[in-house]
Amino acid sequence: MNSVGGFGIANVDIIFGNADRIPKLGEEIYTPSCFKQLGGGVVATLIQLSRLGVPVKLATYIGNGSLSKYLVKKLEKEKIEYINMLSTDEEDPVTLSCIVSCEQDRGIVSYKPKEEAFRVDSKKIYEFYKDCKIAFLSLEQKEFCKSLKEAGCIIVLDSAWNDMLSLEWYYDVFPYVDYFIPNSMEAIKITDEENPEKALEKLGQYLKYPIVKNGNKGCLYKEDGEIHTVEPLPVKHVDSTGAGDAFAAGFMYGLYYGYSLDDCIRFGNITGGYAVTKMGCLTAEIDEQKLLNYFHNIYRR
Ligand SMILES: Nc1ncnc2c1ncn2[C@@H]1O[C@H](COP(=O)(O)OP(=O)(O)OP(=O)(O)O)[C@@H](O)[C@H]1O
Ligand SMILES: O=C(O)C(=O)C[C@H](O)[C@H](O)CO
Repeated sequence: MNSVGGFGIANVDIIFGNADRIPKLGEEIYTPSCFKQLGGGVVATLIQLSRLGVPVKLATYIGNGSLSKYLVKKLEKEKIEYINMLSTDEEDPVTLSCIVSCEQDRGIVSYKPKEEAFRVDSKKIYEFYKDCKIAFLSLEQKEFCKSLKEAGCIIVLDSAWNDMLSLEWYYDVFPYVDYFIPNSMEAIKITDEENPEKALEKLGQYLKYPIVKNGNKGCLYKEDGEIHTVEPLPVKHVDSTGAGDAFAAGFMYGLYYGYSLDDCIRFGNITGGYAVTKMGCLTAEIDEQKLLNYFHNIYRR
C-alpha cells in the first residue's frame, strides 16, 4: 500500500507552438517551434507525481510501433514503474494529437485506435490497483471504485470532457469516491447547473468534499458546509495543456503525505498553475523542493 496507481492510454502530442493563428479551412501556416512530448491524462499526472518524489505505478498500452518506443523511452527516462496491458496486436495503442497553439488558444486534432485494441480483463485491472495507497481512476474505470475502496485504497476519480457527461453516470460510484476532481466545464455539464459555484453545491449533495478546478480562477471546494476559493498562482500563462493533470499530481502529493484537504488543494493549485507557464504537459518541471517553497512563500505554510 505505498504507491499511487493509474491506468490509461498514453497520449503523444506533436505541438506546433507560437502560431500566429489557427489555420482556416484550406490554409497552411508555419510555426516557429515544433516538438513531440507525452501528452495529458494519467501518464502525465504520474510523471509529475514521480518528479515530486512520490512512488507511482502506471498501467498503459504499449505496442511495437515508433510511438510506443518513444513512450517507453520517456517512461524509462522518468524512472516510472510500468506494466503493459496490451493484449492485441495494435502497433501503437496510444492517442496521437496534433496541437496548434497560438496566443488566444489552441486547437487539437487527435487519433485514437478503435476500442477493440484496448481490451483488458477486469480482474487484471483490479489486481493492478488493489495494493495502491491511492487509486487514480478515470471514468472508464469507474466500475472499480467500490471494490478498490473496499480493498482500502483512497479513491481519486478524474473527469474528462464527454458530450454525454451527466450525474446518472456517477450516481452509483460517488458513494465510494473520496475525491472527484472535474474542471468547471465538466462540473457544469455533469450537474446541469449554470456556473461552477452551483455545480459545486450540487456535487456536494453526493460527495463529502466536492472540488471544482476553475482554470485561471484557481479552484473551488467545499468542506464542512463552507465554500472555499483558492486563488490561482500568479503566473504568466503560456499554454493550458496539462494543467488539470498537473493539478491532480500536486493534489495527490498532498493526499499521499497526509496533508489536510485545504493544503492538498493548495498543492494542486501550485502544480496546475506552474504547468501553464510552458508549452506542453510536461515542460514546466516542478520538484518537491520547488513545490514546498511555493507552498511556504504563497500560503505561509
Ligand atoms: N492560467 C492559469 N493561472 C494559474 N493557474 C491555473 C491557470 N490555468 C489553470 N490553472 C491551475 O490548474 C488547475 C487546473 O486547470 P483547469 O481548471 O483548466 O483544468 P483542466 O481543464 O482539467 O486542465 P486541462 O487544460 O489540462 O484540460 C486550476 O484549478 C488551477 O489551479
Ligand atoms: O490539456 C490536457 O490536459 C490534455 O489532456 C491535452 C493533452 O495534451 C492531450 O494529449 C491532447 O489530446
